[in-house]
Amino acid sequence: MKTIEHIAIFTSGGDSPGMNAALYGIVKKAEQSGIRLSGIRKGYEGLIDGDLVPLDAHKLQKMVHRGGTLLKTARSKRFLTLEGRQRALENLQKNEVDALIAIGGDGTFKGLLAFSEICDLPFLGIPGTIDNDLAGTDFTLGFDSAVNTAIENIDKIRDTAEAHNRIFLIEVMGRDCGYIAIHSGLGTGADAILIPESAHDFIQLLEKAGSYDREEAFIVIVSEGDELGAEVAAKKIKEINPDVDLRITKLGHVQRGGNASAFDRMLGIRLGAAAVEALLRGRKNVMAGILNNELSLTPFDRVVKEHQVNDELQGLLKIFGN
Ligand SMILES: Nc1ncnc2c1ncn2[C@@H]1O[C@H](COP(=O)(O)OP(=O)(O)OP(=O)(O)O)[C@@H](O)[C@H]1O
Ligand SMILES: O=P(O)(O)OC[C@H]1O[C@](O)(CO)[C@@H](O)[C@@H]1O
Repeated sequence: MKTIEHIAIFTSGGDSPGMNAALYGIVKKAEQSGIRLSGIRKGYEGLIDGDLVPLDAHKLQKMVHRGGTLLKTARSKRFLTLEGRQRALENLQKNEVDALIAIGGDGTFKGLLAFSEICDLPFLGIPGTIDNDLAGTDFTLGFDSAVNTAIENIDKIRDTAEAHNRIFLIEVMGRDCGYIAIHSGLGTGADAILIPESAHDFIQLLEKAGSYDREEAFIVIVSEGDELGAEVAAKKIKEINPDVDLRITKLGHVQRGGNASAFDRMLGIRLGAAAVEALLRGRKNVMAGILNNELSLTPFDRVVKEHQVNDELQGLLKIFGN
């Protein structure tokens, strides 16, 4: 095994609060171990363009709380091509990089799996996405912050909904995963929660909406990946209860911004330090995560395959959400 002297890091896919904390964890651990670090700007785009920059530990210390990512991020069409990945490899060789740390979501790790077919450097992953849609960790970086942002905004919408006796359908992010919807819906006492993982939730919503008496607020949280979606759900509610006053609000990218929660700051620092440590111990092609509050390393191929809302949460949804 080649000694690791130089590690390059990038953030990729959707940004998430806690990515800067993870960069801080990486920088401090590498400093302690005498490792040289480079940041790659704009995810796989920067890897293809050879956009490597030094990482400033002091600057990161001052922005450990901040959302977004100091290194910027991107969704890269070019990295989907073999030609793009070959250019990325040439840049790593030219800059004498010994190992790579990627902070991103399932797409990012699929990218690393494809890259590992032509590049045998050790890769280490850190789960950075608000969606919480990865196996190998109980929580991804940014999920807790995004849920807190969603909850804060749903609470506000409830005030105006109560004042007007309105039905509100509030769409939250999560791509094809219902975690943000479940956590923000249960945490705000929503009347119904629609998630991609459940087919029964809509039937239950219609039963409730049909008997809604228009004397209070009625809050429905709709995960953006739900098979029906907010517009169709709203149309169906109007069909069975035509006189209701109904509005749709899409929370959108506000959920990705803002300071990281205390939980995400600590998660980022722990996973950042753990990623460097794992590389120095010779681990490769695994994602660092936290399972039952213990650090854990899971191979990329497992991480991208499994991401189900677990049975316990599905059970809670039946009791509270619908
Ligand atoms: N099969 C693949 N082969 C090569 N590269 C890939 C593959 N899948 C994804 N990538 C690369 O990984 C990048 C990041 O993936 P994606 O845009 O899906 O975000 P993500 O990592 O899933 O994060 P988020 O969950 O926040 O959206 C893609 O833009 C693409 O460049
Ligand atoms: O910022 P973009 O590219 O529009 O992506 C939005 C998507 O990214 C996420 O915020 C993170 O994966 C999803 O919840 C959402 O579907």
